[in-house]
Amino acid sequence: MFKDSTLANKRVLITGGGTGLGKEIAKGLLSYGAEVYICGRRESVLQETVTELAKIGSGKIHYRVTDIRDPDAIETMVASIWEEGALTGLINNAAANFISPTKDLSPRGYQAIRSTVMDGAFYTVLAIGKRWIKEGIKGSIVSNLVTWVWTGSAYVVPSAMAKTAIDSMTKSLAVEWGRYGIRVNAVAPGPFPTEGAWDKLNPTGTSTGATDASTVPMGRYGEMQELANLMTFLQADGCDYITGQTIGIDGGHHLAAPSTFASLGSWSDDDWSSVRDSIKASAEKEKTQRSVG
Ligand SMILES: CCC/C=C/C(=O)SCCNC(=O)CCNC(=O)[C@H](O)C(C)(C)COP(=O)([O-])OP(=O)([O-])OC[C@H]1O[C@@H](n2cnc3c(N)ncnc32)[C@H](O)[C@@H]1OP(=O)([O-])[O-]
Ligand SMILES: NC(=O)C1=CN([C@@H]2O[C@H](COP(=O)(O)OP(=O)(O)OC[C@H]3O[C@@H](n4cnc5c(N)ncnc54)[C@H](OP(=O)(O)O)[C@@H]3O)[C@@H](O)[C@H]2O)C=CC1
Repeated sequence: MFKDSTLANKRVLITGGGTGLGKEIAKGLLSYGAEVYICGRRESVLQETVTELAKIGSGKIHYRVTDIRDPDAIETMVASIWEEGALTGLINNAAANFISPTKDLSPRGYQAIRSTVMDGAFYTVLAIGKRWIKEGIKGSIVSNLVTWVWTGSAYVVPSAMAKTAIDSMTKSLAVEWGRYGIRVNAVAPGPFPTEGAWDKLNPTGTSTGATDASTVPMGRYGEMQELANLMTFLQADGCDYITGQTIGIDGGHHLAAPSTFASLGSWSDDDWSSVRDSIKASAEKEKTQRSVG
């Protein structure tokens, strides 16, 4: 989709880049020439990913073991990256989530999710953004959100709340940091099956709700390359005037709500023919009862 050199000279940190979508995004950015940093809490996972991805594109991929719930750890990570050169981009991707009735959540359960999704993203943005402002770097921040920022979602309430907070940060900082040329955008993916997400959100093995491809208007899950391409576009130069936007990439899933007629997509032409006949018969009957017109 892009030239191999589209991201040459870009240096991007992907939080949670050792697994799942973060790893797939890392592959995409590397293949278009970027240098990539990934972070997470499990060193063995990060090491394995770096070894695997070093064969792709620029091959410049590094890791840092960091818990993004800890602002001091983030500061240490970002300072150590800067010693090797300034970043030009950040992808806030690390997250925590699980399905649960809200009434069964403990404060610690809520905090585990909020502190990763909301606090972790904010601390990372702050550590990097203040350096960009000081050094006059026109960086690109992209947060990996979810379509629940528009719809909310039952049974994942802390995640929906925390992602919505970062959606608000995206709009707010786009304005505050626009004067520095810093872009602040987000993407809202629909279902892209990963081990991490499916273990926590699809534990019965039977896809339902947010993990069910049959209710996506396009009738399928997202493909990793599609998300990687969108992230590449948002990290590349060329459309720098885009800021403050959250871009959905979900095959229309969140628009196909049960309160709409989305489910009528399963009707055949024959179904529609008999429905048309029924509606027309009703209209004809009403006409015969009219005394004017
Ligand atoms: C369409 C797809 C959209 C996808 C969106 C995504 O984000 S997918 C991204 C998917 N990827 C990920 O999520 C990756 C990262 N996820 C993780 O690291 C873990 O899943 C984590 C979120 C539990 C945090 O781990 P940790 O080591 O920081 O925490 P901890 O083990 O110490 O527990 C803290 C508290 O949580 C409680 N609690 C835990 N489970 C449940 C439950 N099922 N029920 C109720 N409560 C639960 C636990 O009991 C404890 O509270 P307590 O008892 O002390 O009051
Ligand atoms: N898969 C999907 O269908 C969708 C996913 N998303 C979003 O995409 C992103 C990636 O999800 P996905 O790849 O599916 O799931 P994963 O579980 O594979 O990814 C989560 C990553 O975050 C890291 N992480 C978690 N907590 C921390 C922490 N405290 N500090 C540093 N890193 C941490 C994990 O590594 P470690 O445990 O080693 O720390 C892991 O690499 C998330 O933001 C998710 O909300 C949004 C919509 C749909």
